[in-house]
Amino acid sequence: MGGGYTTNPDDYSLLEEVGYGASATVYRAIYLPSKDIVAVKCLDLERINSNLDDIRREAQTMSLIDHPNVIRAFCSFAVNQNLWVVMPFMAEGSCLHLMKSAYPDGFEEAAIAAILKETLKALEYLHRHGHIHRDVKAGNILLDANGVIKLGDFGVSACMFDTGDRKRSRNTFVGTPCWMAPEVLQPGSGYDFKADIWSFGITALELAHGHAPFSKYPPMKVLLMTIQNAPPGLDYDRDKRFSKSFKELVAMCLVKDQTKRPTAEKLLKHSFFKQAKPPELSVKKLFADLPPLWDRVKALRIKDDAQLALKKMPSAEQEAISQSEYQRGVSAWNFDIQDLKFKASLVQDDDENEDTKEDDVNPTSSVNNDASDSKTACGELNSASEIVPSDEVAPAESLSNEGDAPESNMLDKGSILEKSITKTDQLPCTSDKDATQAKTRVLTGRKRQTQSGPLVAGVVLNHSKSERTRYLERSENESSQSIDKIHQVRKAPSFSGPLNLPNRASGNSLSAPIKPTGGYRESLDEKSKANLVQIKGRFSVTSEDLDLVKDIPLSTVPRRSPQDSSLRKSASMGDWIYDSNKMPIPRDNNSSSVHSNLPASFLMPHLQNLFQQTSLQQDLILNLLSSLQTAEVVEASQNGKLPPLPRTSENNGSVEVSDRERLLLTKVSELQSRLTFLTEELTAEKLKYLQLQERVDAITSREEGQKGDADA
Ligand SMILES: Nc1ncnc2c1ncn2[C@@H]1O[C@H](COP(=O)(O)OP(=O)(O)OP(=O)(O)O)[C@@H](O)[C@H]1O
Repeated sequence: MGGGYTTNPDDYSLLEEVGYGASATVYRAIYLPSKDIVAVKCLDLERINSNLDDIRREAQTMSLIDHPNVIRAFCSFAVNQNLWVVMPFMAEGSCLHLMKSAYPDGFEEAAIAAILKETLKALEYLHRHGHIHRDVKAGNILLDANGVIKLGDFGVSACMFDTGDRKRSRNTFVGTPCWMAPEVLQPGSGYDFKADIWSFGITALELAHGHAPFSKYPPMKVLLMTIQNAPPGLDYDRDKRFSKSFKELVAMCLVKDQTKRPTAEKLLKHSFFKQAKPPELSVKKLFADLPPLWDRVKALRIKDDAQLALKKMPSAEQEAISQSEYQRGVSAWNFDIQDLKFKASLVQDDDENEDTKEDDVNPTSSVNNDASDSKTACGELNSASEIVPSDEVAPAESLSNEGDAPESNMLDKGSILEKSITKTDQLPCTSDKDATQAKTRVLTGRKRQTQSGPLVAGVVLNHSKSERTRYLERSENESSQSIDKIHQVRKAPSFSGPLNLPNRASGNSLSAPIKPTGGYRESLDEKSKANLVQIKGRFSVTSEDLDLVKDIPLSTVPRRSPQDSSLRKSASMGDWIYDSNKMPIPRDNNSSSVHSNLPASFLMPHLQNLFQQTSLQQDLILNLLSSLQTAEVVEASQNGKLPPLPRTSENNGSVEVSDRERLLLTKVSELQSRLTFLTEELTAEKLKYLQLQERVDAITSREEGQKGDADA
């Protein structure tokens, strides 16, 4: 396809490596027939949680794109286990690499304004054409030698108007956690192009500081912080250098309620961009005195690798991998759950406290964000809990002074405060990222063993009032103290822990609640709104969802093992991906008619039964989740429910502690497997329920039609 470039790999001579990410290495290359310099992005298909068709489609989309601020693919083709995407060479690489090489504390405001404005133009174009980029970040903002700015990397973009499987997969977890909007991180809540606006806001902070907020934390922790903490902003002393309009722009983008975020079109009219100079003036000088891109990238690679080489201890090595990946800002769209848990354990408390002051909490968030923001799509997060820095105690009383929130709301707030990640179990890191320096032209696949599993950590679950009250009483500080205690006992940093779960829930799903009148519904584009069938609790059932369910004849929804499930977990983060290959498809559209002749009265008891089962299973899952919380394990231990930690005078208890930890870890692993299994079952039940409901609706409307005909 396109652009006068052939799809014959022999026509390309790959030169230096000019970039690398989670799934790809990018080379400067010569297109031999014309001697054009191009960039060839070699995507390692084995590392991509997506099938070849999806990626091809993505590349095709890229090739259709025609905007000066969006990178266009000239062509793409498969080479062994790789997909090569040929695109214009952007001689100065990404903003991320530029910052890493020369501006570790970020750019000056004039350059930021130019970069953001061009990026926004790209987003406005993409959104207008129905695309969600889904991976807006400095690493994907590319610069050429003239200061021209283009948004690249459609690795994870989705088409909003697409009606096929890709649209369904919008409920999956792809992207890079630091930049991801809260609604994207909460399975099931649904998101749209406004997710890009959030990422755009995070990118603005990244350009201002040299790194994204929370970037030093492992993905799982970032995920929790994004969901639970106040949106980050430009509110610290170090941000005094920035103008009011820049701060305001960032605050407008980083509103948790997606419906309250402005569109790209609107943002372009913001006063911040009025005085933005053309990028040739403000951006070009950023790289005037720097060595060529490939030398910079090489230096960065060497730095990364040196970091790894320095640390020979297994745990330290893991830490280095974790840190370097995050510092490089790679995408984490192929998460390995075990790996995440492990990495979540690697951040030292000291770091945490320090970073908490800087990144985690936005002291003026309650000002920056619309008050109603706190009660919408993001798990009813609230300003009261959000504005309390996690390193300052937030006593229950102070919450109740926060204003006029009703009591129930306050209880939710309290429960949300229970938010630390514990770091107490030891799970093997299954990732084999080795940061190899091999500059192979054809990338060899580095298999990541990904484990399916629900994103239980990000789940916001329902608790009884007493439980919630208990959580309210247990301040965030207390919980972090208990974690500190664990750490005092446990010295080995390689021991990671079950992720502590936010303790709030609603009755019927593992995802955050969506207000029936707000959140997702309001943010749906017109087309999606038209498709909206109903909102049940937090479930927004669209006709597309029903399409999905339609494909599954009731009798063929088996109780299945996780392995052969046609609904597989996204390797990323616990959302369900529909695997059309495994899902039985009815031969004809009339296959449901057998069932649809059943009277509603016959179906109702079944529906009720299913509903009951679902609730029971949810309770069970809830219990399992609770038992996964290390804080509670510790508490129990202190209450004497678990055998006390043995100590000897010689080893001060360290050997026994390890044994005990292993024991607990085994238990945690078991529970997690059970949880995964139960979650699958639950989803199967939900699908059945939806299918039945659809049929009831069909019967009802047919009956009504018949009645109408009879009346007529
Ligand atoms: N056309 C290009 N010209 C020059 N450099 C490029 C080009 N495209 C990408 N790069 C460089 O390569 C890096 C990695 O590319 P890209 O982001 O597409 O890969 P990825 O594996 O999808 O990365 P990520 O993990 O960030 O999503 C970019 O950050 C950028 O520095």
